[in-house]
Amino acid sequence: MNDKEKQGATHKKETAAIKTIDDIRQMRKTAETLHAQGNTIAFVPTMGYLHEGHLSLMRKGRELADTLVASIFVNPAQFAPGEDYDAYPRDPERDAALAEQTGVDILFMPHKKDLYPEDYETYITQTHLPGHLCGRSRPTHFTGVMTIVAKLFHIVQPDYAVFGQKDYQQLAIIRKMARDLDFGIDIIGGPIVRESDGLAMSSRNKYLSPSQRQSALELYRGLEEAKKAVARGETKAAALIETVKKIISSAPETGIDYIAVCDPDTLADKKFIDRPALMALAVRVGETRLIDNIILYPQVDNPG
Ligand SMILES: Nc1ncnc2c1ncn2[C@@H]1O[C@H](COP(=O)(O)OP(=O)(O)OP(=O)(O)O)[C@@H](O)[C@H]1O
Ligand SMILES: CC(C)(CO)[C@@H](O)C(=O)[O-]
Ligand code: BAL
Repeated sequence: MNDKEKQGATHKKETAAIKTIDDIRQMRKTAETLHAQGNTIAFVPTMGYLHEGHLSLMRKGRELADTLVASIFVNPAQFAPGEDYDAYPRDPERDAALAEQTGVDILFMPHKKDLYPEDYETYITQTHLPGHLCGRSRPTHFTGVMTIVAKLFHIVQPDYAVFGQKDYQQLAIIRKMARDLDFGIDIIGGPIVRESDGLAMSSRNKYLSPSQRQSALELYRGLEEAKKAVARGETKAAALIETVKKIISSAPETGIDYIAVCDPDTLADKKFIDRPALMALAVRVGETRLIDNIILYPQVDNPG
């Protein structure tokens, strides 16, 4: 194959028609056939209403394996009563077009009635990680996430699965679940994709009014100020949390759920930045709950 033909082949791969599957048995059978033919599978699970954050994970998946599968399913089990399950934004047609442009081979869009039939009663729990951060105010959330992700893993049978670091705790919990339950899947994290003004991309940003979106900018600004304070030599977690709290709470319509400095592996609270630490937060802006995080690196003393 000459260079031009190679380019053409690559192009063809990126724009080949996407296959949409909604049937669980058909998805499983397709995965089995792909493996039998010697193909590897990368998987990006989402709840849809795709944005650049999701697409960045799909590009990563595209590089990792022969076949890229993405799923769209708004999972009722991870929403508590009173949360935004019904209001969650949905646009399957636009999502399918974006996924196709991004090189997704198979878009799996299962139905709620098939994943959770009326007599469904099996749920996954984990002992430590879900008790921190978002788990404190959403105590059933991660059981719902682990349950759907495990089910999707069994159906799609990926070699790799890609998750965003925006949902840092989710990524840590799924890594642990995959290890504990011997899934044999490589769990890959992708960096947070932000709007040009710093706001972490999220499907829920759609809920924000223009003035609320302005307030939402303070989440990342607060995290950046904490980073600067660490660079100036601040090591106390309490002082850093206070800095971020002041910034966010002075913006209109904000309500802080938590601001935490914790160990990036165990998610247990840390008092000092003596090793790299995760600073994570969840804040309500109006009715919309947003999350964001950053890694704080301790200042290295100049030996000279
Ligand atoms: N800004 C982002 N950068 C990188 N990954 C992201 C970003 N936003 C979401 N993801 C990742 O995309 C995957 C699917 O997430 P999901 O569909 O819940 O999107 P979302 O935008 O986070 O929605 P939500 O409004 O529920 O926060 C998850 O692995 C999540 O971490
Ligand atoms: C991983 C996930 C698709 C499970 O529903 C969801 O929690 C999400 O979109 O982050
Ligand atoms: N990305 C997490 C989806 C949720 O908040 O339910």
